[in-house]
Parts: sequence; C-alpha cells; structure tokens
Amino acid sequence: MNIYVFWFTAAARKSLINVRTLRWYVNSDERDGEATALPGALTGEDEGVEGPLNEAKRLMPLTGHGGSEFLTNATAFTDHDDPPISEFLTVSWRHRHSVSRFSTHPAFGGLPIEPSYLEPANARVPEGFTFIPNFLDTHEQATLLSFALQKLDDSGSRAYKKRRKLYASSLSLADDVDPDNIFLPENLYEFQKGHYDGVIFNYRECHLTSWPEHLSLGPILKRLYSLLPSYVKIQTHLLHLSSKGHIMPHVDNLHASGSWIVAVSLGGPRILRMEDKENKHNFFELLLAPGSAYIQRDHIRYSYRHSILPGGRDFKGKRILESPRLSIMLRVFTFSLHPEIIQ
Ligand SMILES: O=C(O)CCC(=O)C(=O)O
Ligand SMILES: [Fe+2]
Repeated sequence: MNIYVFWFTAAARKSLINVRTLRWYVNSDERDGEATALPGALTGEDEGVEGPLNEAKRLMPLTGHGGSEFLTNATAFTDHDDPPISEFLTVSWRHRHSVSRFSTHPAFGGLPIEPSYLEPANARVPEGFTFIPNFLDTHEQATLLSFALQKLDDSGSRAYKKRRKLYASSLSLADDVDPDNIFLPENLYEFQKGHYDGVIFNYRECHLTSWPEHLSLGPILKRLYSLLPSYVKIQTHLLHLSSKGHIMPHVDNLHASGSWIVAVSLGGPRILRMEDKENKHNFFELLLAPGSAYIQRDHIRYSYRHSILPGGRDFKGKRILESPRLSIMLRVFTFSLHPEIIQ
C-alpha cells in the first residue's frame, strides 16, 4: 500500500494567526481513510473554532478510488507557528498512518505579488500561483548557476566540450573576466534551434539525476527542494535559454508530470506570461528577476498556458535586455492524475 500526502495552502482568517487550510492529495490502493487533527490543533470552520484539542480528533473521512490520486480538504488551526500546523495533522489510511512534513515557506500563504513585478499591477493572480522574488541571494545564485552550467556542459557533445576547453586555455590572467557573468560566450554552447514540439527556441537542457556533492551547494539545494512537499518524488530539469531564446505558450505535458511545477530563475531577467486557456483576457505577466522562484500548482498548472517572452522588450518602461537565462524546473511525478478532479 502506498500513501502519498502532499501540500497545504495557508489561508488567513479573521481572528486567528496561522490558520491553515490543508489540502491533501492521497494516492492509495485502498479506498477509505481519514484526516485527523492531533492534540494541540484547533479545528473548526471559520468562526466556530473548537480547540485546542486534548485528544486526536477525526476531521473528515476521505474516500477515493483505489489506486488513483484524489483531492480533499481538511482544516485545522493553531495560534502559533512552532511547531508548524502541519505537525498537527495526519492522514491515516485504514490502519496505516502517515504524518505530514511540509515546507512552511510564508509565501505559500498566498502573499500578494509586489506590483513592481506584476503587469497589469492589479491583475488577479489565481490561487495556486506563488511568486517569491528574492528566493536566492546573489551569492547563492552564482553558486547554483555555476553547478547547473557544469551539469549542462557535462551532458553536451564532445565537440563543444573541446571548444570550451580551448577557450579556457586561451584566457590569460590579464583578461578581464566578469565575475557577474558566469555564462561563457554563446558560441561555446550548443543551443538547439527549436524543441521537437515547437515550444522552446534557442536552448539547451538536461534532466538531472543528481547534483554534485559540494559543501556550498547543499544548503541551497535543501532550500530549493523544500519548495515542494517532502513526500513527492521530484524530477529536476535544467533549461538554459540563449539570449535569443524564448518559450511559446503551453501547458506542460500532462503525462510527464503532476500537479506542481516549481521554477527558479538564474541569469538574465525575463518575462513570464500566464494566460487562461478559456479566456485570453485573463492573463498576467511577471518579471522573473534572477534569484526569484515561481510555483504553478493545481488548477493553474492545467488551465493556464505559460510562456517566457523573448528579451529585448520593455516591462513597466524598463528594457529587459536579450541575455542568457537558466531555469531550474522541479516537477512532481504524475500519479495518473486527471486534471478534471482538481478544483
Ligand atoms: O523556464 C521557465 O521558467 C519555464 C520553462 C518551461 O515552461 C518548461 O520547461 O516547460
Ligand atoms: Fe512549461
């Protein structure tokens, strides 16, 4: 029997701090289970809070289809953040038990996006989209970008490896190497003109099975992967867009990954455009500054097309130059999830 439990959303309620509505995704080969609040949690609807509990309380039954993933909600409250609310909730499946361990980054509470990053500034950003502008500081960005480029270089062709080696040996100590620009000249990278499905242009990419073990990288990766719930299996994808690179509007392949997509942006800034599939007037654009992270999950992952616009255009009157960008994409594996069941 497998149990996967992941994700919660935090929602502010009137009179309490740190009120969290938890949303569970459970994948089990059995049919029925239940969500339980542990002692210490407060439970109840918006107004009628009942806790704190002295003993465990069954919050709600969970019923689903054996062997498939489904979605349900359970709500619990605490008036403090330590330990986090996720410690107070469990989902049990028949006699088996699983305690949630979630990331508790404050941005998951649905913090509004700073208007300076958003166009139109008053755009309605649907629940399920999270933006964290300064997720990594410049030092962390430089570290992560160097290791990511190294991984891409390692997965590339021998001819280009040779070119880069020649270039490195031709650099003399007197040459000005710009420490802020970790990318090499673009003719040293083997960019693909177009993706096989016509979505991504002027790019190189690789799928990672592991990162190098390095003292400086460990803590950064820990934070990065904490953007996703700890119970899910994650795919890591590195995507390097050349300064001419861009991505056309699309929804990520439904068969290849599940209901979460996390992206961390490194290198040059670009504009992300999100557009409702059903209503193209429903859209927003976001300045993806280096070091920022964005998350698409649930409904928005399936019902909005996303694109990365080419450089060389303005955002709020400021020019976004054509410059190379590298994104680290983290996606959860799919559990043959059908989008219709996600509300
Ligand atoms: O680089 C990004 O932020 C998005 C990449 C993307 O949409 C994809 O790889 O499917
Ligand atoms: Fe995508």
